[in-house]
Amino acid sequence: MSVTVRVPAKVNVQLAVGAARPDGFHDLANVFLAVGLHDEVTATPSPDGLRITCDGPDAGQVPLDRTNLAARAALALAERYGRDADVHLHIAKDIPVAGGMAGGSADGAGALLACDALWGTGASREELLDICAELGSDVPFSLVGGAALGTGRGERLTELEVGGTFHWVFAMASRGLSTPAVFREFDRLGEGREIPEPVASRDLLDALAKGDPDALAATVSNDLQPAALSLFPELADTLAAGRAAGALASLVSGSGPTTAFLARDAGAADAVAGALRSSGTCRTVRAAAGPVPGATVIREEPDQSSSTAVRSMPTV
Ligand SMILES: C[C@](O)(CO)[C@H](O)COP(=O)(O)OP(=O)(O)OC[C@H]1O[C@@H](n2ccc(N)nc2=O)[C@H](O)[C@@H]1O
Ligand SMILES: Nc1ncnc2c1ncn2[C@@H]1O[C@H](COP(=O)(O)OP(=O)(O)OP(=O)(O)O)[C@@H](O)[C@H]1O
Repeated sequence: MSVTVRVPAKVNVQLAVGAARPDGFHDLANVFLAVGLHDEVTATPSPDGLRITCDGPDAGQVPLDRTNLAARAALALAERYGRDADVHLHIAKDIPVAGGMAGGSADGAGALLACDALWGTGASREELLDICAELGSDVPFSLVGGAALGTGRGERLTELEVGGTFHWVFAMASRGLSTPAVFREFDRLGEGREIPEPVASRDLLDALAKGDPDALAATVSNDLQPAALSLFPELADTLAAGRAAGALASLVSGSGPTTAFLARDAGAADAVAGALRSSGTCRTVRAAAGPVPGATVIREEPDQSSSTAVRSMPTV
């Protein structure tokens, strides 16, 4: 028996960041949108115990030990159900690593859903979401997908209405950025200043609900962008290239360094992607639309014969 789960990347259309909390985390108003760039996690029984493998363009940067979020997810679920994590997890990686698109979080959520199906634990949605929140701030959203407002450190989700499909182009950078380092730089840049409570923008939520790309473009924001640009100043050239190519909005995705460009439709996204590719300001360029569903079982193969079943997380 093996189970394969498909999990999307995310872009933060609003990332409002509060002051550092005593536990080192920051309260957020984090508006997530799941987009059609995916990793796939396949869980297969492994008599030799927990094993992680990975393929894809960035596979070399993915840890294959117990620090991998997929491994941590399997171990957390096994511990909760008093069993061994005797599973081989294979990650087919298409989401850029350390790109601010929740790639590791996607693998954590994917592994959790795959092991849950493989082991037949019968865990409730709330139990799975609890484990996700322990694994990382972005992991609950990877499970749920669609669009959601994350509060607290981003793990407390409220599902959002989205009235259409938004077309994005993502420019991957030549190196990664560490999420904790970007939050630390946010703190450094804000030293001596009053940091307001993070609040979701009403206009932005309305733009999402209407499915209106122009209105969304006017309201997207990322409080981590100055910190990401401070650590990676060349990203300003990529943002400028996207704007010059006609993107409705250009912003750093989450903690970066991936940059995200909103286009009016799929044709406009192709044009922005082409211009970014020839700009020489980034490593790779991908177009992807959202919202898309969160972690979804796309294949269950009993023994060697294959049968297909589809199961997604119920929405929040
Ligand atoms: C930047 C975002 O990707 C936006 O969605 C997330 O806030 C980061 O989510 P994540 O990668 O799942 O982050 P976690 O694994 O929970 O935390 C990694 C580190 O990021 C910082 N961190 C993360 C989330 C948060 N609300 N405040 C923080 O200060 C902390 O230094 C933390 O130790
Ligand atoms: N399954 C995984 N895939 C990728 N990186 C992982 C994984 N598990 C652990 N990591 C570690 O996490 C670090 C961050 O990688 P990741 O791709 O999750 O970054 P990110 O997309 O910027 O995260 P986020 O957007 O949630 O802040 C990597 O440098 C790597 O060491």
